[in-house]
Amino acid sequence: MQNRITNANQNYKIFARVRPIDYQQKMVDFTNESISIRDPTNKNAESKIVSFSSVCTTQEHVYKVIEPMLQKLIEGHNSCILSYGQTGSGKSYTLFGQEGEENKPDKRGIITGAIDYLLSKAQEFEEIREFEITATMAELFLDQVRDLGKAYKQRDSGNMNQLIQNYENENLSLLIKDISQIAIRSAKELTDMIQMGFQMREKLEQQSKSFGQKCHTVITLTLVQKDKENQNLQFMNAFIQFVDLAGSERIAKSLTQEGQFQEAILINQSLTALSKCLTAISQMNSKNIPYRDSKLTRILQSCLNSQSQIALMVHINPNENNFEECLSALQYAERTKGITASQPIDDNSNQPGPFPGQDKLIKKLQDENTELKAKVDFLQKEHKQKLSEIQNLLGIDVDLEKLFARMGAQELQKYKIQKDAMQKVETLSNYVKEAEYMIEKLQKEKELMKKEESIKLERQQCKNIEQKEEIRKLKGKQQLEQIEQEKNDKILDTVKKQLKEHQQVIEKKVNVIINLPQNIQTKTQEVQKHEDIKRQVKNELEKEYKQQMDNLKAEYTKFLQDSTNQYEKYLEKKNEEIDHFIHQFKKYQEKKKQSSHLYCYRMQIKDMKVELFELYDVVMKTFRVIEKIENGAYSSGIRSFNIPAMDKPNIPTRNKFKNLFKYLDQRSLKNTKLDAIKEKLAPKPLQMSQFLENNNIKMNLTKMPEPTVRQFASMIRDELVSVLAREKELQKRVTELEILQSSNDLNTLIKERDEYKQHYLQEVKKMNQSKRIISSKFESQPNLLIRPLTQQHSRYRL
Ligand SMILES: Nc1ncnc2c1ncn2[C@@H]1O[C@H](COP(=O)(O)OP(=O)(O)OP(=O)(O)O)[C@@H](O)[C@H]1O
Repeated sequence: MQNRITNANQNYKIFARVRPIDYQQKMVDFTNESISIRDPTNKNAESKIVSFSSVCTTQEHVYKVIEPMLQKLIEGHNSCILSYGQTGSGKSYTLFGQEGEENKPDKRGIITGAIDYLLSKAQEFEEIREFEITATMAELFLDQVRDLGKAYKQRDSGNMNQLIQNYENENLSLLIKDISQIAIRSAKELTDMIQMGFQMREKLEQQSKSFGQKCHTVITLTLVQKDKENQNLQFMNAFIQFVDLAGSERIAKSLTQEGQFQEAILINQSLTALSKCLTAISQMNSKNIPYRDSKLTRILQSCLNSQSQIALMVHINPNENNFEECLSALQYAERTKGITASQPIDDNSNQPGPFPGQDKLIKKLQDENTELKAKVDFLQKEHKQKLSEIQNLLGIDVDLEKLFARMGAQELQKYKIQKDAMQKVETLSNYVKEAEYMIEKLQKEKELMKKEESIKLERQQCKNIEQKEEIRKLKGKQQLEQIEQEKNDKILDTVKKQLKEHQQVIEKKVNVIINLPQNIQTKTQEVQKHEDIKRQVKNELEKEYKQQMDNLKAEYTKFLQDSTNQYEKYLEKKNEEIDHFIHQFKKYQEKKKQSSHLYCYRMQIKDMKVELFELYDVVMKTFRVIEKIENGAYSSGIRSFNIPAMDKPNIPTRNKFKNLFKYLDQRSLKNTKLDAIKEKLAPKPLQMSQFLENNNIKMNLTKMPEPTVRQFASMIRDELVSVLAREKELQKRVTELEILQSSNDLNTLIKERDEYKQHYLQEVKKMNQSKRIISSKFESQPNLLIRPLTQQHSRYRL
């Protein structure tokens, strides 16, 4: 069976691409212009063949088929290349090629091919035209439009994290007027922009759990041309859009992954809306292109029209597990074109024949269908009514979406309330769409169940026939009919039971949809509860923290107080010590002062003594002068003066000046006796020869050998040194004696001298002994004769 694709619009072309896989598969077969597919699980299944403008096998091939679109672009026609297929079928590979292999024609993507083409044309027409190429990169995820070109534009700002944060919450307006426009002068600039955009997206995917992987990516190249020869000619402005559509797999597959249900619904909705637009375009039905059905079609609106060059690239991954996806992709391609097939794709010639009760069942199912349709109509009507109510409320009869896109800052304020109302409408319409989708889904499930039932019934019928034959052989006709009737009843019961169960499942699901707002409310209440608990815990924690802070403060204050007390006590102790020291020091100073006073007094007394002696001398001299004058000693013996006794000074007497005379006696004693003693004790220098003679030492030095003389000389010197030392000591004793004499009376002094004399004699004795020893040592020297010292020979004669 083959469906031939016919297309009224020659600007819209459908191409196919079968991804190579590394093993033999029997599911898909293709030629240059068609693909045939067969259910791998059913040996008897017929192949389905779908024709295309071309079935591309290599990257170069793909580029070749889109090159005419690039030529048209230079002529000023907008173009759009839509890369469609399930996840992993090679959509991105076709557009972007193998990463890092952009220079190889068999590996590069068609975007790189397109920019190379445009840049080469810019060079070719350099002299007559000026080419200006700019690029943008956007993505559509869960109906949110985001600018991916920002990453390249702000590549030097170094604040990727901030960029990602802003990016997550970004939602550009549908006109995308604020999107980053990147000037492209080389293919590298474009590939860099694309790579950076994907890198940013990848980072966001890693950071944000709420960020899904399935999105539509749109890369737009805008070409502005100016005629160099004729400056008055207007700019020629055209653009080409490359759309990497999100994976087209069935929603049932996405249901297995948590959180991706909503994502899958929106993607399928947008793909369905796109197919509707393409169908209208292919039928040249420009007036009824339903752009407003999804954000994707609204974004692509500028090139989704009959005049633009449009290419739909349908990708197939011929893995045998993907039969349904491949089939669905081919059906999608067919839907976007006029289908002139003689039979529908799902034509099933093996439909089972009627069975008893089948009519009833069909009637029931038809009733259910009518009921569901009525529900859908009711919801649609309600939605339309609400929309018109809102428009009535706003009092404006305009396209609300367009109005929001155009309005300025002041108008924004004015229409703020209207906008909120519009948002509510959109939310409601989303609910309605979801409900529609659920109804559609339920209907499909019902269809499926119907099919399953009919297959079961068919099998059962076959069995019945077989059994019938056997029974007919074994039993009579009546018996057989009875059994048949019973069996049929049983089957009908089973079918009824199953239908009831399915009905319950459907009701349950409908209930889930109906209870959706209530569930949301319950969830909101739970969230509110959590918030309250959080607030409570926060307050408790704050209290505890405050308490801890107060405790710490109190502890610190106590510690401070203790430290202050300790320090003050320590200071007090130190002050006491200082006071004590000052007191001691003062005492010491006092003592010192006193002792110095005593010394001063002594010195004063001594000085006064001297002055007293001098005064006494003056008085005595004066007295003698007066005597001499009276006796005429100065007037040649003539006594001419007679001084009255009362005018004459009295000579100081011993009785009257006892102390004075005591001191005078001491002084005179000192002057007379001590001089004599000193003279006697004073050592007299002795010549060596005289010494030898005195000591009767006879020796002939000239005859003595030199070493002996030296030895002798050194002995004598030693002896002399010791004698002189003793002499010094004696001298010291004499001085002491003198001092004693000045204070003691003469007898004591003499007594002491006798003692000292004895002491001296002992010393002399010792010296003579030592001399004897010396002489005995020199016995061998015939010329050296030493006579022992006698008392007469002593140096000192007392
Ligand atoms: N024609 C091809 N030749 C060689 N390798 C291919 C081809 N098509 C796809 N591939 C490889 O298959 C893998 C999946 O391809 P790709 O990423 O293009 O799929 P996709 O449809 O864009 O998937 P998704 O929807 O996840 O982006 C990639 O590793 C790619 O290199």
